[in-house]
This record gives sequence, structure tokens and C-alpha cells, in this order.
Amino acid sequence: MRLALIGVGNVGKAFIKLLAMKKNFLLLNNIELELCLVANSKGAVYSQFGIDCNNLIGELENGQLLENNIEFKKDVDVIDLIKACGIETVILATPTNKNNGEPGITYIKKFLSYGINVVTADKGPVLIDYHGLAEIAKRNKARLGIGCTTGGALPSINGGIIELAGSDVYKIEGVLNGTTNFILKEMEDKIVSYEEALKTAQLLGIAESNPTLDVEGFDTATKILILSNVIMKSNKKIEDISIQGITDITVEKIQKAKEEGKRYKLIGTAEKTGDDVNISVKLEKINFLSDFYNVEGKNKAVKYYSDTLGELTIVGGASGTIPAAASLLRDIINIYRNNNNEWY
Ligand SMILES: NC(=O)C1=CN([C@@H]2O[C@H](COP(=O)(O)OP(=O)(O)OC[C@H]3O[C@@H](n4cnc5c(N)ncnc54)[C@H](OP(=O)(O)O)[C@@H]3O)[C@@H](O)[C@H]2O)C=CC1
Ligand SMILES: N[C@@H](CC=O)C(=O)O
Repeated sequence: MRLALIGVGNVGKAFIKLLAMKKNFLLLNNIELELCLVANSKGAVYSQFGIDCNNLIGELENGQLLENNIEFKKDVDVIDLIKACGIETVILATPTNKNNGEPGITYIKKFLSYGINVVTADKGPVLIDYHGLAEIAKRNKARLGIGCTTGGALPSINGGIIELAGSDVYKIEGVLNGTTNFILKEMEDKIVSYEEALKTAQLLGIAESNPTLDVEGFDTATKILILSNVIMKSNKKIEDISIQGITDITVEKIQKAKEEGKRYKLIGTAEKTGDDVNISVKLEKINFLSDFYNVEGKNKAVKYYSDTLGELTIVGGASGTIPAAASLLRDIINIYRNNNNEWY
């Protein structure tokens, strides 16, 4: 399957590195993936025979810009090039824009309308118009992979869609943002300030390019909203959610909670009430009886409540650039298997 990658920041670079690391594994498992195009906002590197990921990641990790690669073409029309050169799946790792979903939403609509699959890390387009994008994909027999948008390595979407198929999921809760969970844990264990813990999360590459999306609760809101719209078939917008972040938390509050045997967690909740769904994001003080008490550091968790398949809690999926890239690869492999009728 011929791939193109748009966005070469923390996640994009990790994706190139992962393809280099997994080259032999993929070959041994008969999964034929070829990265033929890598683009940023200024242009693209393209090779019809496949880009050498090992070389490219070597250059990028040495601090070289994509623009300095010998094959870089400035100001090319990336959409036209991808259409013309037989790319089957595009991986989108552009920044999340919660207001209009751009630039990702324009890319996704175009590619899906050409019948090209899209696997996205960018949450903006899915947040703004999941149902519209799913419709374009269906009409054009293309696949839209969104596993990375609701917690990366945490198998949240697949858990809800595949493992709970046929049941009515009436409530979803989750610790869905690694950055804030990591900050809260650093403040508890190392008694560092909120600002210092945030800086470490940024250095780890897990915070958003605009970290207010994490600490003000928008990233958690985005993920719980996508889970609700996909799994509960709601049609909610970010404006419908009451959102609290962690910006008011202090070391003193966290230490006091610790003395009480409690911990603060930023929890997103979506719950059916009649025909409607209520969605909120709250900083909650929980005790050891909660499934989320031991979800520590960069780890995340999601809990589903269903009528016939009971309660299901999935814990893990630590935030990180390689795990995020690996969740993109997971969706790509599942599309590849589906295309080749290779299940189990
Ligand atoms: N960091 C993580 O752990 C996770 C991140 N995500 C999501 O992944 C996405 C990428 O995150 P991250 O890698 O940290 O972001 P970065 O800001 O590090 O990288 C963004 C990349 O997108 C490129 N870009 C921006 N605008 C355009 C455009 N119009 N056309 C083509 N390329 C463009 C940038 O290019 P240029 O340098 O030229 O501007 C840059 O290469 C985000 O949406 C984030 O929410 C999802 C899961 C986990
Ligand atoms: N900023 C996000 C990255 C993945 O979605 C997080 O901290 O979880």
C-alpha cells in the first residue's frame, strides 16, 4: 500500500522512525507499506519507488529540516501530487485546530472524495464534522482511521465499536489526556510546580503545539466528544460541553488530597439522558475505589457502560510520540488487512 504523510512534527517524525524500525517486522508479516511522499506546510519530498525512512529520519533527527532534503519540492500542490501518484492512504499529522478543523479538514475531504483512505492524528476535523467525513468516506468507498484521535495507543474507539458491538453504550468516562495526567502525577510525587511539570510534558512531545488545549481541558473534551459522536451516534459540538481544566490546581491542593487518600483526575464524561447526551470535563477528586485512581502519569483510560455487555474499562495507552505513531500504524494495518480479507 502506497502511503503519504502530511505533517512532520513530533508525531510525523515518530511515524517515519517507526516505519524504519518496523521495516523487517512488516516484511516478515507480509504487510507491504511504502512511504512515497512526506509533506509539511512548505512542500514535499516524493519518490515513486518509496522514500528511505532510515535516511530521512537520520537527517531529521540531526536537526535538518525537511526543506533541506535533496528531493524537496517547494510549493508543490500536495493534494494534486498525492492524487496523481497513486497514493492509497494518507496519514495526517497536522496541528489540531478546534475552531475550524483546518488545515486537516480540507485535506481529509479531498482525499476521501478521491477514494483515498485517510488515517488521522489531527483531531480537529473529526471534532468538527465526524458524521460528514464518515459519509464522504462511505460514498467513495474509502476508509477513515481515527484511532489516534481519542487517546493514541489507548484502544478506545475500537474497544467501543468492535468489542461492544450490538450493545447500547449509555455512558462513557475517561482519563483521556496524558499531558494533564502526567502534570498531576509530577506535582504529587515530585512536588514540582504546575509550570515546571508542563514544561517536562512539552519536552516529551506529548503536549499539543498549543498546550492550552491540554491544560484547559479542550483535548479531553475533543476526545470524549468524538467517542460520544462515534459510539453513541450523538451529534454534539464542542460548545455543548461544560469544560474545566487543571489550570487552578496547586501543589497544596494535591498534597492535601494525598493525605486524604485521594487524587485529582481530569475526567471526561458522556452520558445518555433520554434522547440526549450530556458531556462534561471536570477535575475530580477520586479515591481508590474509582477505576481511574491508579491510572498514573502519561497513561490514560476509558470506561464504557453498556446494557448487554456490562462495564468495560481499558487502561494504558501512555501518551508519547512513538505510541501515537504506532496507533496510526495500527489503523493502517487494519485497513490493509481489510482490503486483503486477512482477518485472524
Ligand atoms: N503529540 C502527541 O503525542 C499526539 C498528537 N496528536 C495530534 O497529532 C497532530 C500533530 O501533532 P504534533 O506532531 O505534536 O504537531 P507539530 O506542531 O509538532 O507538527 C505539525 C506538522 O504539521 C505541519 N503543517 C502545518 N500546517 C500544514 C499544512 N497546511 N500543510 C501541511 N503540513 C502542515 C507542520 O509543518 P511546518 O513545520 O511546515 O509548519 C508540522 O510539520 C496534532 O493534531 C495533535 O493533536 C495525536 C495524538 C498524540
Ligand atoms: N496532547 C495529547 C496527545 C495525544 O492526544 C495528550 O497529552 O494526551
